[in-house]
Amino acid sequence: MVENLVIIGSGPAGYTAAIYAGRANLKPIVFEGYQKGGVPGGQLMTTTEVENFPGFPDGITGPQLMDRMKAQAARWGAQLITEDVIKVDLSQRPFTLTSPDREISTHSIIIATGATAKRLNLPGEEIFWSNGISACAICDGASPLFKGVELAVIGGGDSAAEEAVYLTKYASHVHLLVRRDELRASKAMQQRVLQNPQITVHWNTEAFKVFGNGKLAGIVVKNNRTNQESELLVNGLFYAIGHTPNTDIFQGQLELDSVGYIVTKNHGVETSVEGVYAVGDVQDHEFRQAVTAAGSGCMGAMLAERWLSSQNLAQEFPQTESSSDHTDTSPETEAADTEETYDINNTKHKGSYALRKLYHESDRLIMVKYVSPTCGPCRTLKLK
Ligand SMILES: Cc1cc2nc3c(=O)[nH]c(=O)nc-3n(C[C@H](O)[C@H](O)[C@H](O)COP(=O)(O)OP(=O)(O)OC[C@H]3O[C@@H](n4cnc5c(N)ncnc54)[C@H](O)[C@@H]3O)c2cc1C
Repeated sequence: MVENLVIIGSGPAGYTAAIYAGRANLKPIVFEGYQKGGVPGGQLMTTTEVENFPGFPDGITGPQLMDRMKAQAARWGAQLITEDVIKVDLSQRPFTLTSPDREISTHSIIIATGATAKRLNLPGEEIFWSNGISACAICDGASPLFKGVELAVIGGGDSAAEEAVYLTKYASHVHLLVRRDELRASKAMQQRVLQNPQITVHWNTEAFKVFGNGKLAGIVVKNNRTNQESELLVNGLFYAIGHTPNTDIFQGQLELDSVGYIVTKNHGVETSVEGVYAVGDVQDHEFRQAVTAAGSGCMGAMLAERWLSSQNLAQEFPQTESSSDHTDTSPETEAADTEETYDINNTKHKGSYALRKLYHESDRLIMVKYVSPTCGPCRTLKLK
């Protein structure tokens, strides 16, 4: 059997594509991923509050948002497979995708494999990751954690310069740590940084260690010209040292740019191979937001549907009443503790809300039964 459409990736781009393709009766298959290029649910599984996704005026946690997208994709008939795609063959039609457990033929593909923010893996970094250290100033800058305190940004390109300027809205002062004696950012961005009295640029400076007691208190930095070490006292650190797009399986099969991002046509989502679309962060090195990823996922699904129809390849799977009823199929919401039902004094708890509360707000010994590969907090706990 040849599938209509396979979607690779389960971040906001992949699930949105699945919702649209499902509603178009294409019965898409979604490889949610397992270990390659992040976790099922994508980058938002590793964060706490998402305050800028439309429709959630009080914010929503990243894992909850992704659980909702997943449930919506399942409701419209997407078939979700929690496996990594390890090989693709785009040289012949239908295309072939291989995962550890299966091989699938498909007429069209949407690639939504995202990108991974580069980290420096400094000693102490794991302790403060998502709790003082972030790779996204636009996402996390407004968090109370970073308001009115001194912050540092590491990087010398356009993103670093932009993030440093952006953070001056919230920070009492921003330190920009630049490894070289010049910025790689555009001249206009450089001027905005250098003329801003709220930003101090530390040239030839590299970070070696972060420290703090429960809360980030500072960074050990070294001047790479003089070898002089010093402590920079900041309560927040932002990495702006680039991302690695998750495109290794597409090398040699699709046009990629020098960094590895998938090249798309006319600022859209069409790739160099007809019937293959790239959506979300895997092709976007500029905006990198959940809402832009979701938007491009929608574009990918609509174009895939148009293309399948124009080629007379689309096989329709009309929705049945039961497949589109309003039941929330998310395992997280079925019996998990919520803000209303959570009681810290209970012995047994269920779900990531309770786990976060117990981990951050109690000194109780916790035993975690970790059964879901999509549980972001469980995974973070495992890594700690
Ligand atoms: C800590 C953090 C906080 C953030 N906070 C915000 C925020 O508050 N607001 C906001 O708008 N944006 C935020 N972002 C950015 C946002 O998460 C991304 O822009 C968005 O997730 C990109 O979506 P995506 O679907 O393109 O890719 P991703 O979310 O990266 O998802 C990629 C998916 O592809 C899968 N995958 C990768 N390789 C394979 C493979 N070979 N086979 C199968 N599957 C594969 C992965 O498992 C994953 O499911 C944050 C990012 C981070 C890191």
